[in-house]
Amino acid sequence: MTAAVQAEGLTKYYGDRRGLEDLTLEIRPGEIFGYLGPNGAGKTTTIRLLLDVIRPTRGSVRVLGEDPRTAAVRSRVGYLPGELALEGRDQALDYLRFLGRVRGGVPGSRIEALAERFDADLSVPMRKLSKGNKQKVGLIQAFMHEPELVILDEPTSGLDPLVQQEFLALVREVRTAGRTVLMSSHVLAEVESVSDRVGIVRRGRLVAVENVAALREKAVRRMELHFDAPVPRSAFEGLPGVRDLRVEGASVRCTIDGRPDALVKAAARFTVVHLVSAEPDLEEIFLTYYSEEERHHDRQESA
Ligand SMILES: Nc1ncnc2c1ncn2[C@@H]1O[C@H](COP(=O)(O)OP(=O)(O)OP(=O)(O)O)[C@@H](O)[C@H]1O
Repeated sequence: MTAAVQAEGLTKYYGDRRGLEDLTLEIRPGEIFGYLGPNGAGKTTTIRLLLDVIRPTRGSVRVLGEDPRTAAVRSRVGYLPGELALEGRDQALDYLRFLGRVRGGVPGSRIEALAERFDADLSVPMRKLSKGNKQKVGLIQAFMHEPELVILDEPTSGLDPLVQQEFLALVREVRTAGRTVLMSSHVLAEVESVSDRVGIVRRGRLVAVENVAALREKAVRRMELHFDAPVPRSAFEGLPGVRDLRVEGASVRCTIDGRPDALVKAAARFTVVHLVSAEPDLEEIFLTYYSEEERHHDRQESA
């Protein structure tokens, strides 16, 4: 199957300023790919290269199997830029209808249905739209022609939590329909719940690509078990994946690396009256990529 995005050694320098360096990445059709990195990491540069807004210094990229310069590929892609310029006196609805016609005809009912989902007010002249409503108009135009690939640069910025949930639901529907989504963010929590994989970018370089399910399995979680009577420490010592074990009377507290299976089986020999499992802290893992890369970078600098 043709990759939704295929980048090989993709590099962009702005003069001698590094925007993106040597990005090799494949985004599979039908997946939701989260593109994560702090400010200035190179996310927007990558996205602009995919859309032929800017051209690479080196390397190549294919979008839906085509060179991004090919005009025909544009109508197959939906794009929400990070900074959306919506100006003028036209009502947002007229603007969206116009874009719909340009893109080969988008039914008005689809625009209205999206506006209703996002609770967007489209009767307002564009220049008077609030930041949140602007973002909603941006999202509607990115999704409304049902593109095969939706590229979203920081899509949730300015959206209130309810609209964010609606947006995430829409992203999942796009995946169910077999279409692909690439969304950038500087916060893991924003993309973690929907993404199949995340790419972590820092200082213009892709540091890691991780399967979110695997990341979750690797993640550290804290567990607390309470029994109906005191339990012996020996029953829980040395279990695979169990760390920081504390046994106090009828309570066991520990940290689990990966699967909690061994702990659960050991606990099953006693009567469990209460069990608390804190959500795995992916942020902790996420941050280790930054610090590892930081160390690597520092070693290179001092070499
Ligand atoms: N037009 C430009 N001219 C010069 N340097 C640029 C330009 N655009 C981006 N850069 C630089 O390229 C690097 C990557 O920027 P980019 O905007 O791609 O990062 P980002 O991850 O999208 O961050 P943000 O979330 O802040 O937009 C930064 O160091 C930035 O200063």
